[in-house]
Amino acid sequence: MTMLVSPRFLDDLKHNAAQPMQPAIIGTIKALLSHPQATGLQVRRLDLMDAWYCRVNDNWRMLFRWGSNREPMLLRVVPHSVFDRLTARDIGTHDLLNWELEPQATAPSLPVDFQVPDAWNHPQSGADFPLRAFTVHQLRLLGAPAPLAHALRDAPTLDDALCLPGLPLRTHEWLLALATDPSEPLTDPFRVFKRASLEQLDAYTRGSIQDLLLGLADEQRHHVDRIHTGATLLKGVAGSGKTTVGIHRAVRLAQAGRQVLFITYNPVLQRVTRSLVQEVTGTLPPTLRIEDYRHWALHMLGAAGVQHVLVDRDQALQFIRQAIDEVRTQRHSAVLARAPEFFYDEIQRVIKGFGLPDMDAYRQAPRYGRKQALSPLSRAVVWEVLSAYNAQLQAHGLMDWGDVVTRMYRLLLDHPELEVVDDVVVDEAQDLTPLELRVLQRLTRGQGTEHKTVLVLGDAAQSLYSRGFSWKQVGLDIRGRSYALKINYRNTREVVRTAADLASRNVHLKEHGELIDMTSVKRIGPRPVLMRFAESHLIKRFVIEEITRFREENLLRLRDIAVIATTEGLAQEYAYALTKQGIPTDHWDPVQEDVDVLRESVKVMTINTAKGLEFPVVMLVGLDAEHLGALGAETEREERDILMERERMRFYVGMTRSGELLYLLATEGKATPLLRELSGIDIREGL
Ligand SMILES: Nc1ncnc2c1ncn2[C@@H]1O[C@H](COP(=O)(O)OP(=O)(O)OP(=O)(O)O)[C@@H](O)[C@H]1O
Repeated sequence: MTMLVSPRFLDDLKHNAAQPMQPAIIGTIKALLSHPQATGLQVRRLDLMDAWYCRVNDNWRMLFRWGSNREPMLLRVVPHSVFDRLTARDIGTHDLLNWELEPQATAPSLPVDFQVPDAWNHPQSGADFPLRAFTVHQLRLLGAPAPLAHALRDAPTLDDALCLPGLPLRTHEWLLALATDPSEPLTDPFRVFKRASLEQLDAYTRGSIQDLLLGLADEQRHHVDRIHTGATLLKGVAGSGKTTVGIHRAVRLAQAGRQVLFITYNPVLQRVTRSLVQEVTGTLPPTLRIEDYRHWALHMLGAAGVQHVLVDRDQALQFIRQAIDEVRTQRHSAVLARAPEFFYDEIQRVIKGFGLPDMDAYRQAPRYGRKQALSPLSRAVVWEVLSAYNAQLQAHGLMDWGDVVTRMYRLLLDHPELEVVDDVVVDEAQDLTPLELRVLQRLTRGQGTEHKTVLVLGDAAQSLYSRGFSWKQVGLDIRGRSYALKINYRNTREVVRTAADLASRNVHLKEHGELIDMTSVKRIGPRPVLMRFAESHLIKRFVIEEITRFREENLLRLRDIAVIATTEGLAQEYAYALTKQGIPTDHWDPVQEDVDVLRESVKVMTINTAKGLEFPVVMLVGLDAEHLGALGAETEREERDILMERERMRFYVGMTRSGELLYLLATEGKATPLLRELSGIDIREGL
């Protein structure tokens, strides 16, 4: 890898740095490149010289400036005594040179058998054996290769430990951070131990906690352990641990022998939830079922002998077009000029979604927004379109999803024995319709249902499918059992700030009392990076090059990286392009059955599919107005605002999937207007 360095830096390396210093210097440079916020580096600004410096080891410091791509341009590397006397003249920045980081330093070979140097057997004064308190197991958890774990414990000083050949960069950073600031929780992009404190890590290695996921906060644990009857709503900002709470609760109840049903929104989430449960328990408890809603519902209908052939979305839209034309021959109404997608949403999410039996109920149905978005007259026209559409379905012997759920609800009223469960946990509930939720609530109603529970998990700020969503409208019977989790554990402080600012622009969400203030756990990371490129194919090139860089430099595993696109077509294009470059890639579509989170591959999917998931590195692509923030021909101000709010939520969901690094990649001149609403981002030049 090529770095920009001053001639004085090379002199320092050649003349001053004794040979054993080289690995420490190289290690520090690599840490600056990959993780400049690492506590152990102690990066500080030197205002007088408009430069920065960091710790190399107990005796040496390195002086540098940040380049335009946040890469360090190296100026000097010197002992403290020299550093303290440096003046601007000693920097020598005039002509920076290209310097090749030694290949052998980039990929150090692992020592097969490390021989303890003689000097270690006769340590000088000042030896404090800083890592002796660690067990070999802990050091292995921190990534120390097996041949080095014992040597690390025996190292008389921190510098001796950090100079060991073959110590992975990440381990180097962690040891440095632990030695210089033991109170700082470690951040693990590989998710080996999440964000564990040293005590948790210690307890884990002693086997006194089963899994580090069990480091739940008190308020989360409360919802895992609570015994109650009926439904509880647990709202929470993105990354606040809703799914985590749901999983722990489900496992706990199932292990106590109760019949538990965990409902996810789609098959991808079903698969991921299943592997998270396995992470927690080893094997799935026999009384715990994890199902995606659609699969579960259709299976139940089938088991009850109800014949059904489902209409697909395209065909439903075609029927709606015909229905609109039909109504147009008898009526003039502005509402008929609206897109078929509007009627589709209105029928699926409002009329059938709420289970409204007749036009009167539809007329009185509360609407999202500030005022009556649809006049009673317009609603009468929508109802006529609905009737014509239903007639089409019937003529073709088809049902739509709303009909399926209505049938299920009625079926359960008459035959509660069809599905016997003690506890239901439903995740991402903001995207279910009120009737879908009522079906689940039904499972814990009726005779003999004391002590049956439903835990509803969701976040109105992440509702991707309805034209606005509020819990009040859903009409869940929760009798005051509604709680909110406000702390985001997933994202860095920087991503939380940008995302929270964006969400706060959703005025309707605020007015419905659904905007929960998001706080971060103050985990520091780089600011989200926004890059604009002249052409969209250059974004693809950048994504490929960046992933290749991560791979070559062994900075991340491939499975830590997700490319998240605004459309399914784009996701397919990216999956194809990455695969063509020989990068192992998995394309997940929303109904994907073959989902292996642990497979060593880059994951490519749309924002909608990524809902509920997380990856250390997220590259958001397709941030063009055409794909995000495009509203079609909607003219009514309020309708436009509500639709824009939905687009903003989609963007918010995409951003909050990233654990460490977030790239926002757009094309110059075509970018979505939502980019202008972002704060706290780094803007970099694309290619
Ligand atoms: N108390 C905690 N301490 C540390 N990490 C936590 C804690 N609770 C949850 N996490 C971690 O935070 C991340 C987000 O958790 P989870 O996916 O359960 O959140 P969520 O609220 O369901 O998110 P979203 O709504 O965005 O899908 C996960 O990596 C989880 O392991």
